[in-house]
Amino acid sequence: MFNKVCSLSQLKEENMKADLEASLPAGQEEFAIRCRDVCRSYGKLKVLSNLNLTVPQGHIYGLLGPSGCGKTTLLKCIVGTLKISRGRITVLGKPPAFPGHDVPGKMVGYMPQELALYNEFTISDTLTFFGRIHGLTSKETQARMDFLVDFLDLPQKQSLVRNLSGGQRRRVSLGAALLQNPELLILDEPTVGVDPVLRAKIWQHLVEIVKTGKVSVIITTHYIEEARQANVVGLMRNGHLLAEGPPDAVMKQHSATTLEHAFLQLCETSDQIDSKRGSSPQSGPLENSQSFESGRDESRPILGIGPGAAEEVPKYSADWKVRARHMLPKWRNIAALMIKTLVRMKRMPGSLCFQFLLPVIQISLICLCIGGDPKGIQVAVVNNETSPSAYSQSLLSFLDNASVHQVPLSHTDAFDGIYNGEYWGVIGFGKNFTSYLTKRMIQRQVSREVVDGGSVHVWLDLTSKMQKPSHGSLSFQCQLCRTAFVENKLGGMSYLVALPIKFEEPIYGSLNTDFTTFVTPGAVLSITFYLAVGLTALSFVLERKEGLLDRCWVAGVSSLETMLAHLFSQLFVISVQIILLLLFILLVFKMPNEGSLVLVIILIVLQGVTGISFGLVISAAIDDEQSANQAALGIFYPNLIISGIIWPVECIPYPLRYISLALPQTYASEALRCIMYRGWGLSRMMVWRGFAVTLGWNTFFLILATVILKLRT
Ligand SMILES: Nc1ncnc2c1ncn2[C@@H]1O[C@H](COP(=O)(O)OP(=O)(O)OP(=O)(O)O)[C@@H](O)[C@H]1O
Repeated sequence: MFNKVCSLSQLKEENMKADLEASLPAGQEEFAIRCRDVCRSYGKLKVLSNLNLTVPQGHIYGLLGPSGCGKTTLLKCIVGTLKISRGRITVLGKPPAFPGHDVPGKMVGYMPQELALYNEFTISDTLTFFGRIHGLTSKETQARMDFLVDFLDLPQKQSLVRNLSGGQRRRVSLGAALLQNPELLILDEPTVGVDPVLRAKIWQHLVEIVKTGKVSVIITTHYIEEARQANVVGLMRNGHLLAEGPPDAVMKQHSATTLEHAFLQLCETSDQIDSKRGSSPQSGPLENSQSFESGRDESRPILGIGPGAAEEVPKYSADWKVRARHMLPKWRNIAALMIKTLVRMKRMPGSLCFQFLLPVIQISLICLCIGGDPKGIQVAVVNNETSPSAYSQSLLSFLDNASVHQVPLSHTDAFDGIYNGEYWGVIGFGKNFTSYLTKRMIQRQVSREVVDGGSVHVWLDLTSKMQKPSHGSLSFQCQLCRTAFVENKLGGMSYLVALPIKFEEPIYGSLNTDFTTFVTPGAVLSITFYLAVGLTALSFVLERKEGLLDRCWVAGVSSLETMLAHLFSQLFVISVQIILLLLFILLVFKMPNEGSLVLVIILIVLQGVTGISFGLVISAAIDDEQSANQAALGIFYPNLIISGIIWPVECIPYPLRYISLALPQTYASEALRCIMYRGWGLSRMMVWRGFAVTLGWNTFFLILATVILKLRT
């Protein structure tokens, strides 16, 4: 039975081959696309398995198959956005992405399954953008645009893509693929959501354009019957072709009246043979050895229209000049991408304002809310001395009463208050405080009772964040230290020693230097860095998800050009952010800047560029925006803390300190502090080290992003 099915299949194959050869125009030996033994997997999932497919020049090839059989994957391999694991693909004579070949480029028009359109663009912007990339003059673009708007029945050219219906967007996407009159059209389900009249019109147009013999089309569709208008159909299932031939021949072979029936029969036969082979002890898995058709090698389609298996593998070569030109970025593409970004920014003024103002808001909040002196701290005072001339009264009057609000209370109320969380501390004086303190000052040796009675007693709620003085901030405890004398104990005896410390004019900084001054340079760098990381990662991940990166790539835009264009347009945003940041920190918050403003600006810009490069790494490695956000957020806090931005690196325990020194912002923050507060220049190691580390990270991130992108295609 199995042999019978196979020999029948063989006979039909031969008949169909004769039919196809008869259908080909005389002298038709050119092929637009040729795939030989193509394999492609996603991880362990084998999607394409020894697939052979041939699209003759000047033909429409309808690629049909159930959902998930690998059609889109195959088209992506053909245009070169996905690398094949094995086999060979030639498109218009050379492998995709071969140096000097215009595939990807203007020779191919690609309409991906996703809409892959910029929502903020108008129809006109969309077609102009692709026209620029393909090097069309504005007159040519305009002429094609007028034709396409009319032909595809598109709304007004100035309509925004985001306001179009699903079907209208799909037609705009098709228009973008048809724009430059490419030699090869690769259309992934262009007729989904399109009404039958327009669908017929699109097919009619495809039939028209292939008549010249110069244009070839490969099209996938779920409407199997519409593919009867194709010159050749390929029926695909489980990653390989079940049949390939003219639609009539395929139907004739299976005595079917429709393509759909023919396809169903093919699937049934395939399943039958699969189960036979599965039950046969000699048979292996279908993917690995032979296909169901007459036990032949799977690499042979039912109807081969290309050369046989013995064909020679052509050698392709390009000289070094062509290779070098291929590697070099094209300014035309970079300019087109930059104009695209600027148009999008213009169309999203809210988002642009957010990008400009967010750093200023962040740094203002840091300057206003961090490092200031505490105000209105409630402290209970239990003073058992009643005389107005008592020392306790004088001491209490020395406290900064703007910061500490003294609440005179009885001993019981004060302690109840502190237990109830109403007061941050209790200051207590004994009833003989003045006399005991006098004794301690004039007598060389005093009893423990005198020491105790002549001391200020302080009970603190040490859960308070103000327990430790920090970088000159006037905490409650610090005030007490300033007011009190220093007590020394020597040989069991207590002495009161007043330490005569005089703070001279500092070498660098001022006596009023506070915590905010310490934090600000690092904060400026980290704000610039993280905004750049977030915006870059998000914009690239979204563009990739929406198929925009792939579409631009097929239009001939390289990854390097995409990265450079983003870098240049983001530099504009960073420049405005930095101008606003510096205006605020220098003029509004009066941070000192003793050094060169140019160096300050360059260092901040370079940190922004490092952020962009790191964003590129994230977007190259991660596919969805949620994971990209998590990655950006995940590194934000640890990096902020161990870069010595909030607290000096010298306080970090040793193993972590080594990590800290290797981070992009540790030396850079130090360098910025040295420039701004010490007035140092590039001749100082602490300054050039910050620049060198930043440049090093820049280079590393850019190379890493490029490598990841290369590995992932
Ligand atoms: N990026 C990816 N990672 C992992 N698996 C993928 C990826 N893209 C596609 N696949 C899987 O590969 C198989 C083929 O997908 P493909 O999109 O090529 O099918 P298709 O024939 O175009 O389907 P449809 O007609 O529904 O668009 C599917 O099982 C799909 O789940």
